[in-house]
Amino acid sequence: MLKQLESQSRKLNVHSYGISLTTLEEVFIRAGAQHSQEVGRHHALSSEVDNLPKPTYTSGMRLIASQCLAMYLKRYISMKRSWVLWLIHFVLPTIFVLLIMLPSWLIGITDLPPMPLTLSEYEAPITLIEKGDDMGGNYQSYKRSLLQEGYRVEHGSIVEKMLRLTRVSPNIVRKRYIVGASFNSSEISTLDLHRMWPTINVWFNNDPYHSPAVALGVALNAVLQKITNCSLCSIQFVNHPFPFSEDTQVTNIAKGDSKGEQIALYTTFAFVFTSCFYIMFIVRENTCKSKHLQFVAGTKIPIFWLVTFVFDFITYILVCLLTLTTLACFQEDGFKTAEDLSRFLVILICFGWAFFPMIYIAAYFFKIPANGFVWMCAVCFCAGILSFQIIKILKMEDLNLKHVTDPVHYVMLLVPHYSLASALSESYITFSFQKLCEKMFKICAQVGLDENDCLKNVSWTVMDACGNLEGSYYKWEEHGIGRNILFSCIVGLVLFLLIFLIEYDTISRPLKLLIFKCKPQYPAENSDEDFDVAQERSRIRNMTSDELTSSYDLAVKDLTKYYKKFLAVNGLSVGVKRYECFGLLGANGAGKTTTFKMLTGDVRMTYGEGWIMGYRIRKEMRKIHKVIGYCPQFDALLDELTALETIVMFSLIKGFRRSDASCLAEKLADILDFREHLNKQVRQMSGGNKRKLSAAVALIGDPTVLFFDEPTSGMDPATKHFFKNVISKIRDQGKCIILTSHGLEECETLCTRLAIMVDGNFRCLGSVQHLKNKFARGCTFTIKVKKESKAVTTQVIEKYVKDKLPMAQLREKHEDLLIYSISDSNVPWSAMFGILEKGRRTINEIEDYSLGQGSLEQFSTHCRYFYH
Ligand SMILES: Nc1ncnc2c1ncn2[C@@H]1O[C@H](COP(=O)(O)OP(=O)(O)OP(=O)(O)O)[C@@H](O)[C@H]1O
Repeated sequence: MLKQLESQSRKLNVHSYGISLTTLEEVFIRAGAQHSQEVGRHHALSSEVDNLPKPTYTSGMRLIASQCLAMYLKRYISMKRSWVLWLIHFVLPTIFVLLIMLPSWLIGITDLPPMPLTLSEYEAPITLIEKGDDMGGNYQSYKRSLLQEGYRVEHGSIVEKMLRLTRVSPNIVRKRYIVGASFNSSEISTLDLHRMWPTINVWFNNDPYHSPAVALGVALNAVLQKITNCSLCSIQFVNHPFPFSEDTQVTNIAKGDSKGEQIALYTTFAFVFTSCFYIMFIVRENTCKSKHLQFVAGTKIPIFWLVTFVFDFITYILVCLLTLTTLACFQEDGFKTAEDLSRFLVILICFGWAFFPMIYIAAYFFKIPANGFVWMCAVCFCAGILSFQIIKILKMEDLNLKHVTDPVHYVMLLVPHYSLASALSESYITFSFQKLCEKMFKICAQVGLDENDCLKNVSWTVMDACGNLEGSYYKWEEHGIGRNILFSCIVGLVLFLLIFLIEYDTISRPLKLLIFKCKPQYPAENSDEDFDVAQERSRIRNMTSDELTSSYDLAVKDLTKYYKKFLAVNGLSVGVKRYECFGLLGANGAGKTTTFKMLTGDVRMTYGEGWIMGYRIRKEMRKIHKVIGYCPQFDALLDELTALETIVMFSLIKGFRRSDASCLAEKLADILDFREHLNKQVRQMSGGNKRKLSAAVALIGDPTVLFFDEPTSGMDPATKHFFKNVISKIRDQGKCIILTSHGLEECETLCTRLAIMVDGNFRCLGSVQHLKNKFARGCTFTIKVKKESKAVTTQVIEKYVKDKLPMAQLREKHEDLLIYSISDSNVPWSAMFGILEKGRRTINEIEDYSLGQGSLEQFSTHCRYFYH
């Protein structure tokens, strides 16, 4: 057959032909009956590629509404699927409020309670008794009164015993020896009369409070019981604290010595966790590159951030309302009326406005969501609560540091958590002042004094607190929350502006330009550049930008990327047209993904220029996003969404109607063979199916230029085969495809041109056949030796090959396998087959043989171009 093909090649108009071996991949595809059915099915399905729909809206309000819906769905579904985490988030501040409120509410304490002055207030007290001459006979009564209450008594000389015990065990003395009494007599002189009177010396331990009064009370009751001869009679002594004077109350309130102050502090503490919780989703979306993919799909930056903020803010308001409702249930002063609670809500809303952009900016600095949460909690706790407490202590009048604390306080108001703690505290202080002053004015009114006269009769501190109550809550001065509200509003506004400056590259672009001007980084010279690469470069360099954009869908000129000093991509120049699939091959770390990142706007190029569909990469990335589809190397998907929801989300971003989006999802799932996984959450999908989903996302909206970064990694051979069919179909529709892959087989079948990258450089460039002719000429044949044959017999085979095909080189020799290569491409296939077939018939030891053209894979494996 081969002989005939060669002899009649002119007649058949065959220029050249090649032979390739059946690969294991093909064996795999044809192995199972099920798969063979799928082959047919997929051949039919791939025709659907032709009919992929285009978006309904490409601009205007409908597109904006569609993108808003996509952003909302993404957040809502993620929240629904991680409901346990969100439930904790919702109830956490409520739990904190319950923790502060419940104990005092259950006990019902309001003010300091009266305290009975008896020994029962102390733990296991021991009473010392020194009998002496006991002239009055009170000793027995004293002792009995103590014993009948169950207290322990000890006898002896009080002075000696106390001195000894204090030396031996001072702690026991301090805690348990509270009172004592010695019963003697002493001479008392009145006028000329000298008489001996019974005396009771009462002893007390001066460590515990109230011990003198208790000691006296015990002794007096002993005397009472003796005189009345009634062992059950007693006088009850009670310490009942005076209410605080207005002066003290004002000082205490200002010091923050109140329950309202505790509520303010605990609430701020709870809201540290609440606010930092929001960083987790943002970090995850950043790190898995889903955010980048959403932008590549065409999400407008303001819509992305607006919906993110509105969604977060609504959930935050729900948390606030739940907290306030709980607080309202306890009817605590300062937190019970509608006015109190709405003021609380205003403070929380201002806090939310300031902290959300702060959290969004912080998210840029973290790679792991949990790390972001923990770090931000620590930072907010220190910068908010701790600093508030420290400044409060430093503000105390005795320290005389007002000149330092006032400016520091102003600066710290820029920190949302500090501002929240301070606003809640100040608001409660103002409330307490109002309550106190109203009470005072009422008392004054009862004695006919108006407010001014009333204030004349109080101290400066009280006058200061009560004389300035007009518009008190929202005032700018001390104890008003005007400053806090204004500072929070400004901080929120500035931080949101900063987010937009970051997203639109407004800060980093001029900064990088300045750095480049000061320290320019150019592509490195490459002395041993391949002829084809050099030719393509000079062709691209000699074309103007207009020529480049009119000739190519994608063109790059000297595309270079430095990561600090490391040159990741070095001066790539190439142009790719419609109907072309350009392959980027290279070892790990060659710079393929970095090239993709530059082309899709994930990182900025250090040097060079590029155009996609006529738009400049450096300046018009937003426009470029409308015409490209991107399948990144690692699946940039949100784990909680199902495959269907993911496609619907990206379809809505592109401007499909919701009903069309579901149909499109099904169609793409059919084309890429993951229909049965369409309703699985991404986290439950296998690696290969995730790749298919990523590829499906890239195909949404029928983009003109498609980037596939290792799209088939993790796919099984059959799926790879179908995927290649789909890509070929897409390419033949007039799309421009850029593809990276480690599977050279794949590039051989898919790519119309390819380049092999080494250390950021193109090492060779051209069509597959061109590269094969250039680098992988000739053929390879493999001879399988029969198992029972000895080493000697391979020598017979080797001798036969040497005699008949002297140009063949033995590449590899295994126990039962000999691999030869022939670089001379002039030997006809028929001649080689003839020689090998004759050998198989004459030499008994040859079990089998195979013959095929050298593949790119063999070229790349063996030549130094690919592996350094
Ligand atoms: N953010 C970064 N900072 C510093 N160096 C980086 C960064 N990203 C990539 N690099 C380096 O740039 C080089 C090219 O990386 P790139 O990811 O483009 O390789 P690749 O060809 O895509 O590799 P692979 O086939 O493994 O995906 C590597 O040496 C890598 O370590």
